[in-house]
Amino acid sequence: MSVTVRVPAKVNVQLAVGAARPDGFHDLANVFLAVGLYDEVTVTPADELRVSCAGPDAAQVPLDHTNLAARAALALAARRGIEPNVHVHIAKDIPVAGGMAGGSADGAGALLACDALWGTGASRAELLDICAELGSDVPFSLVGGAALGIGRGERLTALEVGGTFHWVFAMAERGLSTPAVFREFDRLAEGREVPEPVASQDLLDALAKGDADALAAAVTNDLQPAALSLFPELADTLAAGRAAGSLAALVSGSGPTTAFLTRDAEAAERVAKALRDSGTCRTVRTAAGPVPGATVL
Ligand SMILES: C[C@](O)(CO)[C@H](O)COP(=O)(O)OP(=O)(O)OC[C@H]1O[C@@H](n2ccc(N)nc2=O)[C@H](O)[C@@H]1O
Ligand SMILES: Nc1ncnc2c1ncn2[C@@H]1O[C@H](COP(=O)(O)OP(=O)(O)OP(=O)(O)O)[C@@H](O)[C@H]1O
Repeated sequence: MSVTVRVPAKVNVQLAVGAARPDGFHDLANVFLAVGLYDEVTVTPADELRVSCAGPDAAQVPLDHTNLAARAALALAARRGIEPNVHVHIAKDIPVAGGMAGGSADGAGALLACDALWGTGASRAELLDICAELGSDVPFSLVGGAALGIGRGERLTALEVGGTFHWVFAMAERGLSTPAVFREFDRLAEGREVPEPVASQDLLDALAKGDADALAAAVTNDLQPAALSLFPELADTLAAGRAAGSLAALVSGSGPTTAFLTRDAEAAERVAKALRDSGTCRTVRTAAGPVPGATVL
């Protein structure tokens, strides 16, 4: 018997970042949108906890107990006083270290899958608690759709979305480390007052209306200057996507994946082709959102 869970990637349509807190984290106003690029996590009973991974980026995924999927299984088993004896297999389609919450998706997926396999009957609130212990992005991977995350980004309020948004994602030649990008944000912020992070009302209204032009005018990412400082070539990818007619071009989360908002699926294909031809990125994918969060198949 095995259980498979499908979990989407995310793009941050607004990422407002406050000053570093004493615990090293940053308070955020983080507006997440789940998009239709997925990892699938399958758990099967085994003699001991084991992780395997398949997919184009599989070689970059750790297979030891630092893998977020393994940590999720360990966390749930510890709470129930049971052995975490499962084989966790990750069919990985979300880019690794791309700022699209790929590892977080696997953490949320493994948690939901183990809960179903072991019949642990965890409540939604307990699952969200465990997710928040695993990482700031993990609760959103569980719930999907669109949400505003405050605190570290883990305290979520679901948002209404009045339509489907069409995106193009350009994957870069190498990854960026999330802590390194936050450190660079702190370095660039030295000597200036960092305002409290707040969600933009224009952005929330644009999401509620499903209005791509209004959303394009409102998207922001406070980590973008830091990501560009560490990875200056991303400016060329952003410029290529803008020149191809995207409505908005931004770094996704901590990067280095870049995200391009388009008016419809056809425009997304056009922008995707131009980005592929530009030679400024490794691969290009299209995806629409919002989509549901972690789902047992
Ligand atoms: C950049 C985003 O992806 C936007 O959604 C998230 O803020 C990062 O979420 P994540 O990868 O789940 O991050 P975590 O695993 O919780 O934290 C990794 C590291 O990122 C930094 N970090 C993360 C979240 C946050 N609110 N402030 C931070 O400073 C910290 O250095 C932390 O040690
Ligand atoms: N299941 C996993 N899949 C991918 N990476 C993982 C996983 N578990 C742990 N990691 C580690 O986490 C690092 C970041 O990977 P991940 O793909 O989650 O980055 P990300 O998409 O930039 O995350 P985020 O958007 O949440 O900041 C990887 O380099 C890897 O060492």
